Amino acid sequence: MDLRKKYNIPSDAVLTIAGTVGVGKSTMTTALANALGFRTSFEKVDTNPYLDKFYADFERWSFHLQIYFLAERFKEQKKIFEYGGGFVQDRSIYEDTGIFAKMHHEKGTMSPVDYETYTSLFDAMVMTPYFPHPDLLIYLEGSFDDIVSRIQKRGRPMEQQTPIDYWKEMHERYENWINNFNACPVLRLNINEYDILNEDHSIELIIEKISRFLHHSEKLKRRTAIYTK
Ligand SMILES: Nc1ncnc2c1ncn2[C@@H]1O[C@H](COP(=O)(O)OP(=O)(O)O)[C@@H](O)[C@H]1O
Ligand SMILES: Nc1ncnc2c1ncn2[C@H]1C[C@H](O)[C@@H](COP(=O)(O)O)O1
Repeated sequence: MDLRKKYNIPSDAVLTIAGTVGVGKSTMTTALANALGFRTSFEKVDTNPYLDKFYADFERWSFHLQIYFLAERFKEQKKIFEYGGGFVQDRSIYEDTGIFAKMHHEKGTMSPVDYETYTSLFDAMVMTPYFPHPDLLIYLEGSFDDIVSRIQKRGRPMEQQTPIDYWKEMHERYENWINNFNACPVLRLNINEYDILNEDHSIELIIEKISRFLHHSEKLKRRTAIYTK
């Protein structure tokens, strides 16, 4: 069954999946893209030349890693644009600056000069009218304990060796960040409300929600356009 057509999801839509490390973004990206017949855009983890070094020494490598992620995400953005949409993206570019760079700067593991250089590059590249924002950001949220047990279960050594306080701080920062995020429409999904790994019907329920949400935001946009004419 073509769920994209059934729920009237535009074939050029761009959906981005956001949420803290281990919450289930990659799993959701794959499941949604399969169900909708969309392409995927994943972040590079296994082939990332800085990630292990970064976890071993935040101070030394945080700037390098941010620049690497920014370049990779920008290339992915270009690819999405060239295909004309129809993508599910694993993690939004907004989290790089709003969560990671900010957190390392505020913890003192990214120097003020590096942070300034990074944010000015980010703003010049991303926060411009020329950068297409996603149609929808799907924010995955869950309890800290559930998320930490997913990080442990997945078993990336550098994440397992990272002190639990790091994940705790990130979890808290994500809550504040999403409550103030307004670059594009947001659909929040609690990880206890679905189980895409074990229940076949789960993904259709999520697509139904996405459809209602997209069409509702379309209506709001049209109404705002009429009022501002
Ligand atoms: N719905 C789910 N139920 C149970 N476990 C899940 C679910 N989604 C993801 N996981 C597991 O949680 C871990 C982290 O998921 P992943 O998709 O890699 O997270 P992220 O991309 O957000 O870091 C993986 O071991 C994955 O199999
Ligand atoms: N911008 C980033 N800065 C630091 N670390 C980052 C950034 N983006 C992703 N990461 C890390 C976090 C995880 O260890 C891996 C992959 O993230 P995941 O949420 O599991 O997809 O990269």
